[in-house]
Amino acid sequence: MKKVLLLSTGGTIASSPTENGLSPQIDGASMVRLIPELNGLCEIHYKELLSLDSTNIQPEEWASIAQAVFAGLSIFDGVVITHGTDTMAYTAAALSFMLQNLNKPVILTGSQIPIGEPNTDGKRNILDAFRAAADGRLAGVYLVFDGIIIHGCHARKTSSLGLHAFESINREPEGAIKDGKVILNREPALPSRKSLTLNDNFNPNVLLLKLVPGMKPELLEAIPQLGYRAVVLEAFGLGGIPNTRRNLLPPIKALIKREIPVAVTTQCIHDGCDLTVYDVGVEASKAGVLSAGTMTTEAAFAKLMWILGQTTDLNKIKELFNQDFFGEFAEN
Ligand SMILES: NC(=O)C[C@H](N)C(=O)O
Repeated sequence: MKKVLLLSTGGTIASSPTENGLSPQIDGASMVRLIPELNGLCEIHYKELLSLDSTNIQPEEWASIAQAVFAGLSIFDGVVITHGTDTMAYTAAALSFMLQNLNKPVILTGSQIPIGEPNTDGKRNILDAFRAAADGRLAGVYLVFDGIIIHGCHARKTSSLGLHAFESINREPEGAIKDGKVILNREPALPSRKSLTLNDNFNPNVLLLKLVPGMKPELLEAIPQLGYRAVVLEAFGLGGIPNTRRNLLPPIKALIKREIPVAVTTQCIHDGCDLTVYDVGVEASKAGVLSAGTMTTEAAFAKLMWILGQTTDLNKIKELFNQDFFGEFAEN
């Protein structure tokens, strides 16, 4: 029987009502006790890592989670991580970069309704997550939520309340859990011949900024003084950046001249960006921005933090940003 580690970090799934609203209170073993269907599915081991609303999960917690997964995978066949949904997509992307050559499944799940409530989605999600972890075919970081399996670099939380909280962006879901069975949509990747490595060096000084019509260029000018070492701009449509009146290109060029890379993603949920189509993209490209292409904003942001933990050389940053490590870009 497969041995799977449950790492609990908090989130709605582990929450109970308090006088201050919902907050995480319930440990992993107590959650599992509420799900009798888990009996006989796999051998479950527990580690209580954090008890946080995922709003409070930051890059330091990503590193703690990655370290616990790394340690767990030397013993167990897979890891299930219960996590708040609000920043789960960021954590999943960050783990994908920190844990390389994964030959085992790392499955994140959570819920929109606390596990103690009668209409909770938490029991189903945990059960499905263990099914995916014990299945034996998946390797890498995935989300399992509302019956779908999503690549760790392609998840986006698209509903703040709905039980179908996540969508797979720019990639078909990896699969689904139907009638208790794990159905995969593609052949699982061949196992890596290299051994698992943990690289949890992160530089948290990356700014993610959503452009709005009329944004002041002075805002970009202030970025270096705040200690940021890279910027992700969530731009318009295919990646357009305003280049008349409040022209954002001069401060962008100044940032790049100071060796602060500027990457561009899109505010649109689907299809990513392409800076070759419109003048407002081509000019941005000429100014030296990096295009995130079909990476999600969450993946591009976590990737840039991780890359900055490896190197400060602008050319190397560019090379690593454009490199597809684990399928974070859409398949052709
Ligand atoms: N559904 C949830 O888990 C939301 C919660 N605020 C969290 O992210 O921890």
